[in-house]
Amino acid sequence: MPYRSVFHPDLFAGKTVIVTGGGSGIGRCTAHELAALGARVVLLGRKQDKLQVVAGEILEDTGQEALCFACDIRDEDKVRDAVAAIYNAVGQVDGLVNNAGGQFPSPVALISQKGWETVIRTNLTGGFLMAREVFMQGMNKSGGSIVNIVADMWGGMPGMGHSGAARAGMDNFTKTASLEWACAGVRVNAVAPGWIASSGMDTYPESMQQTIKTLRDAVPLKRLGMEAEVSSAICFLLSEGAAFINGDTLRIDGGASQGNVAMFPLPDHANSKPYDGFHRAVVPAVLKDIQ
Ligand SMILES: CCCCCCC/C=C/C(=O)SCCNC(=O)CCNC(=O)[C@H](O)C(C)(C)COP(=O)(O)OP(=O)(O)OC[C@H]1O[C@@H](n2cnc3c(N)ncnc32)[C@H](O)[C@@H]1OP(=O)(O)O
Ligand SMILES: NC(=O)C1=CN([C@@H]2O[C@H](COP(=O)(O)OP(=O)(O)OC[C@H]3O[C@@H](n4cnc5c(N)ncnc54)[C@H](OP(=O)(O)O)[C@@H]3O)[C@@H](O)[C@H]2O)C=CC1
Repeated sequence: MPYRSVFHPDLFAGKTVIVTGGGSGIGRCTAHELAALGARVVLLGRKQDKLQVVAGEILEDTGQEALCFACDIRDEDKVRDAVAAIYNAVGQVDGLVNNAGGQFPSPVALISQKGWETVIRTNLTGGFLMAREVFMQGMNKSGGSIVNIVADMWGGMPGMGHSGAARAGMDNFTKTASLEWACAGVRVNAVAPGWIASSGMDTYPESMQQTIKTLRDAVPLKRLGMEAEVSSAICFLLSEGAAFINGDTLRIDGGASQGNVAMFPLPDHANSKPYDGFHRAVVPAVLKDIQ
């Protein structure tokens, strides 16, 4: 299905953007939107066949030829070689979407060292390696924009100890890189998705799917996010429209991280006056508890 975008169709004309994890989910959606906006897209992931399928869809939908590079972002040598091959093929890289990642939900007490390191290397080290190589092999001279995908779990999240630690690290890396690379004309920002109904989420076990349904009800907008709602934010941050945004992290979570929705139930506007009952009942009770 062709991807509709809120942006002007020439937004990325003449630009080349690498999307890691471009073979599925949010990465695939972002690659489609970038191509629809005129970008030459480079898809990177571990499985060439998955990437080729997405490249075929992009060609059909937009007429743009996407390039595919198989690479495990946890392997320093492979990342260096893949980025060199990309620069060889395209000459200049204007954007990097550091999207590849994932985890297996597990209580921290049950995570093996190998499992911990797998998730840290996937979600932190891999993003660092990609950003460093793209910067050092050319973006340091041409300028550009990098968007890292982190995750909206700043208050901690049971089952996500390894991944949350990696994303917090990537968030801080975003800020340091934005400071160090600004003088080279490279902006570095991040997006922090909340719960997004992506194809990647479908891989989680049934027990986790039940948890996700419960979490969905705690989102102020009362739904999961959509892949396209993340890709549009990524496109904005990559674009000249965000030319003065650097080192920031944009939350895309339907408001889930604003305040403590578990402690402060949301007012029911349909059935009562705004905040009726909330200020009178909930706030005094909480204040009494903390006095
Ligand atoms: C308010 C909103 C909050 C927002 C919260 C954010 C929620 C985030 C959601 C998402 O990210 S959604 C979708 C992302 N996609 C995935 O997570 C894909 C599924 N996951 C994976 O494919 C893997 O977990 C991986 C880490 C991304 C890649 O693993 P890889 O294929 O390289 O690992 P393996 O070789 O299979 O395993 C290596 C090592 O890791 C441990 N391990 C892996 N899987 C499990 C598991 N299911 N249970 C326990 N341990 C696991 C294990 O030590 C493996 O070693 P061996 O056992 O093979 O020796
Ligand atoms: N969906 C959600 O609710 C949220 C997702 N996120 C994050 O957003 C990103 C996209 O997630 P989503 O689209 O949902 O999930 P997907 O699982 O569909 O996408 C993850 C992609 O990363 C690639 N990948 C994983 N490990 C590596 C590796 N070592 N080297 C190269 N590529 C790799 C995978 O491809 P392959 O296996 O072929 O290599 C896959 O295409 C991930 O980082 C995810 O953790 C963050 C917050 C919430």
